[in-house]
Amino acid sequence: METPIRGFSTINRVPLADIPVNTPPRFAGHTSSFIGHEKHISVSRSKDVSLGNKSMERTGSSVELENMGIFGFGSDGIGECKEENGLSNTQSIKIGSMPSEFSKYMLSLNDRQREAACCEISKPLMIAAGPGSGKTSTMVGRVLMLLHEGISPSNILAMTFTTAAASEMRERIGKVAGKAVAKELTISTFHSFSLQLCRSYAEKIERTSDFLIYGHAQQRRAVIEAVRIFENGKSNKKIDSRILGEEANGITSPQYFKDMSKRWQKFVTQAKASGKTTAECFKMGDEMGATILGNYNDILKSCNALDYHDLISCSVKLLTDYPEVFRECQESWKAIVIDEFQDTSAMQYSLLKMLSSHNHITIVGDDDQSIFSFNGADNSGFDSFRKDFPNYKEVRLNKNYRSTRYIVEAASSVIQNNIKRCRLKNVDTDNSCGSKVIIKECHSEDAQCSFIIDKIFESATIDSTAKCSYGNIAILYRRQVSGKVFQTAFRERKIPFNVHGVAFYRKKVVRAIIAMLRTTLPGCDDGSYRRVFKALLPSEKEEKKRVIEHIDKISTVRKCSFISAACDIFSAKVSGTFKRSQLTQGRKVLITLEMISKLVNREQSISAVITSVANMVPQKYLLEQRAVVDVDAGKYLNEDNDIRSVLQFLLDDVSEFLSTRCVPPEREKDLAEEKGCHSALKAFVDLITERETENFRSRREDNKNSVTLTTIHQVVFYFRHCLLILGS
Ligand SMILES: Nc1ncnc2c1ncn2[C@@H]1O[C@H](COP(=O)(O)OP(=O)(O)OP(=O)(O)O)[C@@H](O)[C@H]1O
Repeated sequence: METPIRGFSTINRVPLADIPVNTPPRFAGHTSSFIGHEKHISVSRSKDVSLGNKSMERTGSSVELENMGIFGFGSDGIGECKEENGLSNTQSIKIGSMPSEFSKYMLSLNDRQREAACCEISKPLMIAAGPGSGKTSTMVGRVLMLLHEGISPSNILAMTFTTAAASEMRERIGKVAGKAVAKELTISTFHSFSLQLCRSYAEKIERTSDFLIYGHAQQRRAVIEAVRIFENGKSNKKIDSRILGEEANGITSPQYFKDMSKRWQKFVTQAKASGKTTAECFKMGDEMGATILGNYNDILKSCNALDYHDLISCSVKLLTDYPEVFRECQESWKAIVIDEFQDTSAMQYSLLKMLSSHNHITIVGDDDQSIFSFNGADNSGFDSFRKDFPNYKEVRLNKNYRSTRYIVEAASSVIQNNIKRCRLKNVDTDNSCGSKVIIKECHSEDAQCSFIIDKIFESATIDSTAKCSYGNIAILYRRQVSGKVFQTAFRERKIPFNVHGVAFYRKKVVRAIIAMLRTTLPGCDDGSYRRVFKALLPSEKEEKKRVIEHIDKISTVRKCSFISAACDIFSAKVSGTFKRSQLTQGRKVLITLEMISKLVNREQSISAVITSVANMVPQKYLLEQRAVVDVDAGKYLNEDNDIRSVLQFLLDDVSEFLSTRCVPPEREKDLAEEKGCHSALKAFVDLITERETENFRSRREDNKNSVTLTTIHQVVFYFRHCLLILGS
């Protein structure tokens, strides 16, 4: 007889052993007004998860967890006398001497949170905590304590993993300490901190300060090239069939290099994340690995580029090899607070260790929440911290304020199976039970989509009595691109939805392509031309801005459109401020626009037009996209910044558009005779514009009754009654 796990209402059960240990339990979202409202979570997985009943052997009730006796006192946290109000004597004195806003904040924390926040600032502090247990709240308290102890806000460095987390922290600190103080703090992601350091000392790492950052696609190309150089070098010698095996036959085919590059990209990523050098690879007898890694590094150097791992490793190098850089950092950052410590890679940890040699370090993390394990992160970071900062204090936060009891218990049951856990944690909550969690295995994307749509209709019906609506449902997926399937299905089933985050049609690249297409249509607005110039001018951002501002100025003075002002300026009809090179660049943009217009006049297929236009977007503009560091199993979460994926999605839209397009009978003859694809293109651009508006309408109050589609990584600020989480 099967015994269900508490908190799970199982439709098709997934063996717990089959759930990856790092399955993220980070379904979050928080404002205090929402505490405890979470009702229902479904986790849907694709077919690679097999069925079974092994999961039923385990139970994870809170009573059992409590009996495990894990309590959150640090190495020196036990034994201090508590007063009636829960404060220790030292805490009372410290809090009593704080400004009233600070002390009010400290008193709003629970005992453990306050114990952590108020701990001696000279002590390295480890705050181990689960989701929704108030980590951010505690970290805010810790920063207040640092400020109170006299550390200037400009000398405090807080590291977070996402820019969203950085702004949330700044905002929360600002509410207590004031906006001006919060503004002075450096709250940064690891990568933007390292980027700044590397740019400041670029010559020391053999780059110029305007070096490029290679994302996934560029990295892949560099790896292909590194493999090709390796093979070329070898082709002069005898081919080593032991290494190449049967691949030796098709050695020159592009497919061969593509396949090889996938494998080697993983190798290069892992080697870089762990700080492995070519010399170390050689030493371990991996000659091929060493050569490819060496080739890859040389390619990046010759292209004046760094990848995301380089940013961290070069920062470590700067601090290690250049005492003046180290000194400057020590003077600048007198206290360091690190959020999501569980996600730090070995390299990032080395960086932290160097930055924190003054011991003023606070790490906050959850060993059960490692969602960046691919990034070289592992739990040993906590152990390394204990070893490297021996007089550390550890505080464990174990009360979940956010989720219902069923969710807390279900999550704990799953997490218990994580053999890599540092220490067992006894998570508890005072919140109500809520609804049970459902796990459903789906065998295809379509089945997954249908299941979710049924669930949405079901919960919207059930909950309508409880005044619940589409607005309380969120669908989370790993990669933005997965959201498109739902957008199509929801549109068909008339389910209102909104896309949270940088939605596809709002991507800079997509907007640039659409703007380029729009310039061929009558009545194109100045905004589209402005966007086209931004995308096509090859100069640096600041210079582009100046050029565009100048065109705007001329267009205002002459009371003409942006494009006519641009034509006059670049054909030198307006005497002007531009250098010859700028005039040439501007003329090139105008020539490109003319080419696009000719293409639309002669080409009948809008797919062909879009493909050509997408390929006109300069590589440099694509690289200008915001840095993305979230990689998952070797894939970048927003890899659709890669022009090929963007193009693929637009072409899918074209197919869908053509298959559903209705042409009034009276227009059919005209369209058949039309040269080029003006009409179809116009209808397509209108459709895309409408979709973009539709996706973002939830930002307006009157449209909050719609299902939210978003990635797991963007969900932090969101909270819904019903979460449907896709495993695939
Ligand atoms: N001591 C407390 N008393 C009441 N509510 C609290 C307390 N601490 C935190 N909360 C509430 O719990 C929720 C989660 O807090 P917070 O965002 O600080 O947690 P977190 O651990 O950082 O979350 P995450 O899992 O996203 O990392 C917030 O709504 C917060 O107001």
